[in-house]
Amino acid sequence: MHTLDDLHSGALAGARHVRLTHLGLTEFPRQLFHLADTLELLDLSGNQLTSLPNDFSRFTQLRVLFASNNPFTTLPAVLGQCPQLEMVGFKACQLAHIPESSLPARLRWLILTDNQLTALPASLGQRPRLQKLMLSCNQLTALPDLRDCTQLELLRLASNQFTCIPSQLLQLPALAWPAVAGNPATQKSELQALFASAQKTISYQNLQVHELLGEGASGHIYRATRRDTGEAIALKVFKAAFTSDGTPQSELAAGMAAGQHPHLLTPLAQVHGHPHGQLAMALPLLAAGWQNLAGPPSLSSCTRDVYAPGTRFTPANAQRLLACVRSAVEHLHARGVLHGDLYAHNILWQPATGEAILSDLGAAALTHALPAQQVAQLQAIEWRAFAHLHAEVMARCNAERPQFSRF
Ligand SMILES: Nc1ncnc2c1ncn2[C@@H]1O[C@H](COP(=O)(O)OP(=O)(O)OP(=O)(O)O)[C@@H](O)[C@H]1O
Repeated sequence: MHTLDDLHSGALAGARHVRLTHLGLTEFPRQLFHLADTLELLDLSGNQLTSLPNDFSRFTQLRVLFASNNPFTTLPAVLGQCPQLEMVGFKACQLAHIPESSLPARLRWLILTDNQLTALPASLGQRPRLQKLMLSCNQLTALPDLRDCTQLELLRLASNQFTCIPSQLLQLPALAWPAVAGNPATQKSELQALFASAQKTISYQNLQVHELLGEGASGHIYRATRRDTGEAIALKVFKAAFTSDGTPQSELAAGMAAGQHPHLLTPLAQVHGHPHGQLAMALPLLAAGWQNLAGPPSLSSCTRDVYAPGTRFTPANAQRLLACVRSAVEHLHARGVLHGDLYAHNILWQPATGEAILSDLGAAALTHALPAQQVAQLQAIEWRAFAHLHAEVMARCNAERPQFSRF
């Protein structure tokens, strides 16, 4: 994080990364143009900006621009002229319009989550480098023609107004991580799943809440004990009404529909009566020793997880790990659930044995109401994500490769 004093004093001369966030800026600070030849990443999130200067494309080296939580209503057209810009993040603005000319030619990663978009420009389909497209929590009913986006691997459409799954989504050759919950196409199934699980609901008053176990993007997780049964559980209290993957309601519905499985971390019950009205759920309490298989993607890896340097698997552990995850995915699909975020960073494992648990149904969708052929196509897309996981694990496997019937 930098301050305006850093900028005015010249302390940022030659800087490649600048973060001027939450400073109440109502106008773009033109002193930044002193960095026009060096700046590669600019974060202006959390200000009061509604526009960018018309000569913004003077930032000839700019690759990454974050401008989330600013009251922009139109994506600045000048972004389309930025020669190196490949990542554009305007989450939680008030965007209602994306001009045809606003999308940079090298666009690889676009975040438009939580805006007021009802349509997208045709030019989005003419960005062949596009790999990651985050559109959850808008008012979209259709996509432009994305046939030429052959690199598109991650697509978030949760909580929009799609009455069916866009058929072109199912044809995207590289798509591996789709999120489609919270749309009219899936919402009825979600309500049914929540209704069916209502009798399992636990009252917050029935819980003794202990220490915070951890915090993720979507919630705080506490250790808790059920007063009636003495059962030790984990309590997840959701932070916000939605995340870039979808809503807590969709996550809960998918989790309840999935039920319990030895290689899945799914809710035991919804918890009602949180004192601040937050949505909450009870999860099985994990014993110590479970580790995340990898970290989430970085700015440069974009759609691929980042493994700790030196991560290695014995052939036996690799085989066990992949078998656990495969059985979890098979179980989800049999229950009409698409995970949507099948990534190593959502897998917990025991390095000593290879035992693994798939977690985080934040992007999961219920497929019950979709046509059978589409369900099969969506599941095939999910197996593409499994193939990436398989390749990542095999690339870090010490010796002889285990044999699998699938992949
Ligand atoms: N069931 C559980 N039992 C014990 N500890 C847990 C459990 N679930 C989560 N934790 C702890 O809380 C931390 C945060 O959990 P997690 O990353 O799943 O958060 P989240 O908000 O649910 O996920 P995300 O960031 O993907 O939205 C974990 O690293 C772990 O330490």
